[in-house]
Amino acid sequence: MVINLSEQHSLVSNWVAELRDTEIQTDRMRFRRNLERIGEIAAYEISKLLPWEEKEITTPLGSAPSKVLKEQPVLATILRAGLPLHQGLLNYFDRADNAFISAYRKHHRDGSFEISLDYISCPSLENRVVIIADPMLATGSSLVKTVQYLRDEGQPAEMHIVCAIACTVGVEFVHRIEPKVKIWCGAIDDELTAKGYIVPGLGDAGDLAYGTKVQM
Ligand SMILES: O=P(O)(O)OC[C@H]1O[C@H](OP(=O)(O)OP(=O)(O)O)[C@H](O)[C@@H]1O
Ligand SMILES: O=c1cc[nH]c(=O)[nH]1
Ligand SMILES: [Mg+2]
Repeated sequence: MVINLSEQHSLVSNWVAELRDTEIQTDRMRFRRNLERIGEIAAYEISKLLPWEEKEITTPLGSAPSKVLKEQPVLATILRAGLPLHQGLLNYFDRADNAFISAYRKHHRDGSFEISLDYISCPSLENRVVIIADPMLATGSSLVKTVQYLRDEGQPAEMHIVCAIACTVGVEFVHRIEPKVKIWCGAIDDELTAKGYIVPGLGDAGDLAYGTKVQM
């Protein structure tokens, strides 16, 4: 299942437009903050589907029957571009447990790349709701590898992926391997370049948020 958060016009489509805009991209702080805001809206939308319970809350004047989240999710992020989206999710799921995964595209001289995964910090995921943040779902290789890696930490009750821009081929690849995962995105684009960049996309999310890096 894919949920496109800008299918209807809302502030999310404005923020996605700003993320894509080469002029606005020169403002790195705005780029990160727009990703964070999309993370906040995704958290709010996902929260509507999460298990909740009735609780009597004592107010200064009485008792209020309330609906509260049964358990906070585990927020997992793929370094480094996932960090601003992760922060947005954490702003709303403010007592969440957190997982960090280092996955990056290791480029070869011929233009091909493989996903290098070399660090994970993670609580037990057994029976937990897990929300993975990564702004770009391009070929889907990073996410598939991450999900498979996370499964070694226990069988989650459900898994969600939050991204700013998803590419149709990547979505199909993730769903072929992980059919039950729900993907929440700010936009869906149809094209991928030979080097695996989304078109029109927005460019390299990690570089735009944090600066260019030396290729390893
Ligand atoms: O769907 P895929 O084809 O796997 O590509 C998407 C991945 O590429 C980007 O990370 P990148 O490797 O550029 O690392 P970075 O966050 O350090 O920039 C992005 O943040 C995803 O993790
Ligand atoms: O378009 C893309 C694809 C992968 N990673 C990015 O940052 N952008
Ligand atoms: Mg990058």
